[in-house]
Amino acid sequence: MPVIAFDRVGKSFGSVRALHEVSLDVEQGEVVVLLGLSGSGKSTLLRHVDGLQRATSGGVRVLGEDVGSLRGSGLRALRRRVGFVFQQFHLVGSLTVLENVCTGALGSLRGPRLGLFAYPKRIRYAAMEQLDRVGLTDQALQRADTLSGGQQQRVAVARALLQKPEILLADEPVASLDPDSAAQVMNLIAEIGREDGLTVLCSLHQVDLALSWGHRIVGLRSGSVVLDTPVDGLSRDAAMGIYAKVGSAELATAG
Ligand SMILES: Nc1ncnc2c1ncn2[C@@H]1O[C@H](COP(=O)(O)OP(=O)(O)OP(=O)(O)O)[C@@H](O)[C@H]1O
Repeated sequence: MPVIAFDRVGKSFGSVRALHEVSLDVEQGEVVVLLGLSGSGKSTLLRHVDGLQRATSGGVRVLGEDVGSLRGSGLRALRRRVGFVFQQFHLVGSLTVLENVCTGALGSLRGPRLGLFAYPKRIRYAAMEQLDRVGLTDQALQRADTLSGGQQQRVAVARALLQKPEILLADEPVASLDPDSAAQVMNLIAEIGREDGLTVLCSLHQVDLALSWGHRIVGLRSGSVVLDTPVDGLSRDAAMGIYAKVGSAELATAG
C-alpha cells in the first residue's frame, strides 16, 4: 500500500483552482521532489498530507488513514507521524537550540512546557541525539537566533526528527539559504531519510538539487501534474521543461 496516495485531488480557494485532479502514489522510503513555478500548487499539495488543507474533491490517504475524514485526536495522531520542515524554519529565536528541538515532542506531551527543564529528561536526551545527527551539539545552549540560516534549518530538521516521523514533508526547505548551506541541508535530509527509512516529499525551486538528491520528480503546473518520472535517466533539460510553456503530453514523454 502506498504511504501517501492522492486520488484525483482538487483544491479550490474561491475561484482559484490550486490543485486539479492530482493523482500520486508515494511508496515507503521514496524521496519525491515537487518542482514547479511559484503558484503551481506545491505547498498546497504538501499541506494536504497532514490535513493542514482539505481537498475540495478527491481523496488523500496517508499511512492508511483517510485524511479528509480525520478530526481532533485522529488528526493529531497522524501529525505525530508526519514531520514538516518549512522554508522559514519557524524556530523561536529567543529560546535555546535545544529547547527548540524539544518542542518537536509537544505533540506527544500533555500541556504546555515553559523552559528546558519542563521537558522530561528522556526528551532532552533524545533532542541532544538529534542535534548530534545534524552536527549542532556544540550550539545546543545557544539562542536559536544567533545561528546562521543553514544551522537554523538543521535545528528545524532535528526538531522534526524528534517526533520520529514516518514521513518528512519539506516545503522549499533551502529557498532562503546560500548554495553551500542549501546543499548541506539537502544532503543531511537525504542521509537521515535513508538511515531512518523515511518517506520524503519535498518542494524545491532548484532543479539541480532536485536531480542530485531526489528519487523521483513530480512537476506541477497550474495545479496539475505535468511530469512524474524517476530521476534516473532524467535530463536537466527535460526537468527544466516543467517551467516551459509546453503541453503536458509532451512533458509526459520527456526524459
Ligand atoms: N490559503 C489560500 N487562500 C487563497 N489562495 C491560496 C491559498 N493558498 C494557496 N492559494 C493559491 O493557490 C495557488 C497555489 O499556491 P501554492 O502556495 O500551493 O503554490 P506553490 O507552488 O507552493 O508556490 P510557491 O513556490 O510560491 O510557494 C496559488 O494561486 C495561490 O495563490
